[in-house]
Amino acid sequence: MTNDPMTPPAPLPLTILTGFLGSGKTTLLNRLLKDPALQDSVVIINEFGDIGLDHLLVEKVDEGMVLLSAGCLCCTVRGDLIATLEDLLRKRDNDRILPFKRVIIETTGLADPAPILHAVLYHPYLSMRYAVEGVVTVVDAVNGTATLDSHREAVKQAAVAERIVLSKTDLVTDESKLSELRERLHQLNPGATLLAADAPVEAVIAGGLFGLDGKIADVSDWLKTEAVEDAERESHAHQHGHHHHHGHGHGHHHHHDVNRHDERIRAFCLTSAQPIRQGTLDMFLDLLRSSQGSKLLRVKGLVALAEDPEHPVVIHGVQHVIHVPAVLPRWPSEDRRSRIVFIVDDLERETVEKLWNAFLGKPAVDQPDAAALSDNPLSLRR
Ligand SMILES: Nc1nc2c(ncn2[C@@H]2O[C@H](COP(=O)(O)OP(=O)(O)OP(=O)(O)O)[C@@H](O)[C@H]2O)c(=O)[nH]1
Repeated sequence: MTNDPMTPPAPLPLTILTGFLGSGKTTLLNRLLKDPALQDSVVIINEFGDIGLDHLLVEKVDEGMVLLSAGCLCCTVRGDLIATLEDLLRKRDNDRILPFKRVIIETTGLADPAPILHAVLYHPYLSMRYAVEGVVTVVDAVNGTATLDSHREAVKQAAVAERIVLSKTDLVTDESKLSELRERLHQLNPGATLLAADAPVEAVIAGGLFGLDGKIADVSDWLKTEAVEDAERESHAHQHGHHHHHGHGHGHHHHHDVNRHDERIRAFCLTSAQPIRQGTLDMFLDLLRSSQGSKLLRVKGLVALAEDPEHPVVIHGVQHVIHVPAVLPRWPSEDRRSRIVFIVDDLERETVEKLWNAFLGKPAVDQPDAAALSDNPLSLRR
């Protein structure tokens, strides 16, 4: 018998690409996907928040991409991830899709990698069909230290990695800060290979399977904890006969996932149908950054500029850094509204929205308009 059902085919390599919000995962992924070696890859992207933009910003948008949105892989969407991975195998086995050679999962920046790893490594079927060819974690050289100080997810992401890609070193002028960060990453994960943002594709992708060797003891503890939580979740699901689907920031009271993410972290999206003047956008972002920087975990948007509405501008903010915007050659979809997604820590939507409306000149009671903000002779911003 040639097709012995007892002998499963060789496992397919699966890469988990993680890294805190705005660290540079999508940038790295776009570069990786241009390489011929990764032509036959399926990419699973997960977005935090109801209105995602990532799928519009990843350059390879075709049937080789699956989007899991409106939740975070590590908790609410974990079942969807398992179902997606199973579905991909089924389609591949039945020749309903091209025989992809690799799966790359890009997690949200807030993802705890332990439950994702656990889901794939210990699933009775998936573990036979996929080989986790490592966790690749992107660490932002500018915000890395502050992020490790305040976000446990970021620590876990760095500690479980086979390869750590240090991004944005070009923006760091203080060499000693960089060596401190490198040393800290080494303490957190002595066995990981530290790579530069422009490292060759093979070094990033094909650097060996996931394993516990060279990792701090916490890593195996985290995975064990997941095994316990998994068992609990199973019995909970049985009792209730259904799965819970809570979005983050929407009263996340599922008792198993409490503390998975901080309740203060929320995502929201502001839109505008009317194009925005470049100067207005710059002022809005600058004022927001200078007043709320550390609370702005991520700002990501597609904006129609009044000066050139045919070419949307992609804006990226990460904590105190507003990156140089990119201009797209065309709108990625029919929707031409400006959309800015905010992921904030302990910041009210209202605060940001008021400022946005003021800059856009949207009238509201008890709120200064854009002219008042920029023309006020007493304003520092003149
Ligand atoms: N200067 C510089 N900018 C970078 C580098 N890597 C990423 N960026 C910029 O950082 C911003 C965020 O990058 P993304 O690739 O979108 O980050 P991400 O991790 O996918 O973001 P989320 O999915 O929102 O968590 C963008 O403006 C990138 O151009 C780098 O090595 N150097």
